[in-house]
Amino acid sequence: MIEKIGNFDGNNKKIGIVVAKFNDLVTKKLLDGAIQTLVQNGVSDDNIAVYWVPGAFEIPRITRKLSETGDLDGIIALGAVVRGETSHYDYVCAQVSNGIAEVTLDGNIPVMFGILTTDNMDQALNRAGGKAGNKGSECASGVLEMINLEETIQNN
Ligand SMILES: Nc1c(NC[C@H](O)[C@H](O)[C@H](O)CO)[nH]c(=O)[nH]c1=O
Ligand SMILES: CC(=O)[C@@H](O)COP(=O)(O)O
Repeated sequence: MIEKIGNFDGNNKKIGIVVAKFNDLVTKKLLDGAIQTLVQNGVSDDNIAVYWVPGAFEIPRITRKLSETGDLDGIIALGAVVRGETSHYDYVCAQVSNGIAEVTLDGNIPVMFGILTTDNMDQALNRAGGKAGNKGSECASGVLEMINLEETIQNN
């Protein structure tokens, strides 16, 4: 049996981060967590490109454009969608999840889903460096693991 254990080597990897400005009290913390983890795993600061979009709904469009450039090894999508009074939350969440899923499946590079979808701001903050961890950091580890796994598959 051949088992490939997770490889988080970030050397010479180019990572794009698409992050929503909406709820930036949360998304800035997600971004900080992602960048810190990427750098801790060997990604050069010069190889991290950050793209801010108005809200989570706009993330898939920019993510697809970045994926198509061929300049990146992976993308991290970061956002915080917090339920309000209306059904708008449901439409934003659906667009973002479906859109990112399309890009990561149809494109040539992995895209990590770092979108918090919460009922309130406390839940979001808890997942952006609070007691429930940092989704941005998780996605940073994940994108490096996916890049290296795909390289291994490609080379075997
Ligand atoms: N309510 C939240 C939004 N709403 C804005 C949309 O994402 C979008 O920018 C707007 O509908 C214009 O197309 N965005 C979030 O990221 N988080 C929210 O909680
Ligand atoms: C996720 C949203 O779009 C939501 O925060 C908007 O709030 P509301 O439904 O009260 O307009």
